[in-house]
Amino acid sequence: MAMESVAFVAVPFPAQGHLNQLMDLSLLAASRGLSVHYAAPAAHVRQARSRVHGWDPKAVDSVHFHDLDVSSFESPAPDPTAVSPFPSHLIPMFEAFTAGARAPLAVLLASLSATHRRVVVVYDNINYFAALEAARLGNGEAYGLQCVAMSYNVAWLSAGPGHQVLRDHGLQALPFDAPMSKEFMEYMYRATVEAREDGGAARAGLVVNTCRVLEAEFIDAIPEHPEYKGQKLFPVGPLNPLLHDAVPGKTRHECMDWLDAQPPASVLYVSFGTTSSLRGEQIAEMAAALKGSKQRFIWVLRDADRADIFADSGESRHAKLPSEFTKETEGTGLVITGWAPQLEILAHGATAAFMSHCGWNSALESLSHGKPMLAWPMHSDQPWNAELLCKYLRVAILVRPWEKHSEVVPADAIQKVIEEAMLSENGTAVRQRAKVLGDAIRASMAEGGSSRKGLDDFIAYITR
Ligand SMILES: O=c1ccn([C@@H]2O[C@H](COP(=O)(O)OP(=O)(O)O[C@H]3O[C@H](CO)[C@@H](O)[C@H](O)[C@H]3O)[C@@H](O)[C@H]2O)c(=O)[nH]1
Repeated sequence: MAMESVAFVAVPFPAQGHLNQLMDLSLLAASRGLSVHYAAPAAHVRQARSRVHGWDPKAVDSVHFHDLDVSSFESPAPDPTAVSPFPSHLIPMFEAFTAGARAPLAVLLASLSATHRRVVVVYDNINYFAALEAARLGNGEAYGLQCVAMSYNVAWLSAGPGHQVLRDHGLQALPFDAPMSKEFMEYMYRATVEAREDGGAARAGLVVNTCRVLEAEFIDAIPEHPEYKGQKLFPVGPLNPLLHDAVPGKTRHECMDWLDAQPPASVLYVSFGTTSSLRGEQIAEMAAALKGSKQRFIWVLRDADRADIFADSGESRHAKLPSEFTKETEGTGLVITGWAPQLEILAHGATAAFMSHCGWNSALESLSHGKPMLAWPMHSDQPWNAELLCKYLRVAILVRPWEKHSEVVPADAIQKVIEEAMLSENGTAVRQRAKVLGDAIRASMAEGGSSRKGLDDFIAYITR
């Protein structure tokens, strides 16, 4: 058998906001001619494939998919009434994944190692076991993919007095564990024991889904930290595709026809990602705010994903609200209770702004299409992202600080922020800044731009 050059093996963390990033990076690597493999539990391979956005569906055929056989896991519905907004219902699946994925991954890597000159494992930073398995091969090397903002590391590595960059800009970081659940912190602690033990020695470098236009000062602050000394750093983001026109070969969601009929920059897009669920009272206040603001909107009203999204019957607890609310807001707005084509909505000229929980994907997708945000952080890195977006980049307006996560935000407070974003002078300035930033991000992805160079350097290095 002829020896192939380099095998690129993606090992994502099994949650949507992570699966998609390694999928996008895999598709980019495949488009550069690499032999690309994507390995995850069967349900998550299926999930990642079914939700690819912004790519020609045929591109997915260029990747080899591998099901990692992990033991079965519970897939409960999220609990919107839980005290902590963190998606704790996913933790049993995370545990099953970390415990079970390593052995089948080792088998896959051994077979690729025998047929390739080099095996490059690109693993989600949480999955350090993949770096250790790569290190066991004679011809393996591993790179972590950081799926969150680079500034997030700067913020919490230097918790306490705070890093100079934070002080220079008057930015505040919460303690790392505050917006997480205790169970998740314990899980993370266990999942990263080996990384702490070997000081990250099994990792050759870090690929980061960010861009110098957004975070240059923070990217430059990282190499000085002992945890990252001597590591190669490749800022390659945003990994999400940048849309100009309709994606070829893709059936359009009906909301896109509605958007086509709206005036330019007139629609507020509202969505809280795949790991948050609103309490019933909060949904009522949101509906009243949207109606009261008289602004056009698309509201994605769905609960957090289950551990296995295919275990969901598809029956939404929200089905009732839309029928009443839709009548009252007919012509002005749309409620989507299924999966929305977020990237296409954000790229559309009729979309003005994005009310979001500030997941890092949502932030990158919004900004790379020049759209400002209304920040409503729920958990994890989102409070930090809101700080970065509102105070550092000044392309977002805060709806409510994370500290008030246990309170229901009343309709009039939400409506005030919607009106500020859509109608006020400050809103116009924020929109203008987002547009300028969007242009700069897109330039960084084009020939001669910094993120394009980051990707070129990464591909050149792993295929050297
Ligand atoms: O109807 C929908 C809902 C979501 N999305 C997509 O799903 C992704 C959601 O990602 P993100 O905005 O980052 O939110 P989460 O799903 O909450 O992501 C998790 O992962 C991110 C990356 O680590 C973190 O920044 C978040 O805090 C964490 O909650 C994005 O690509 C969206 O475009 C859709 O396309 N349609």
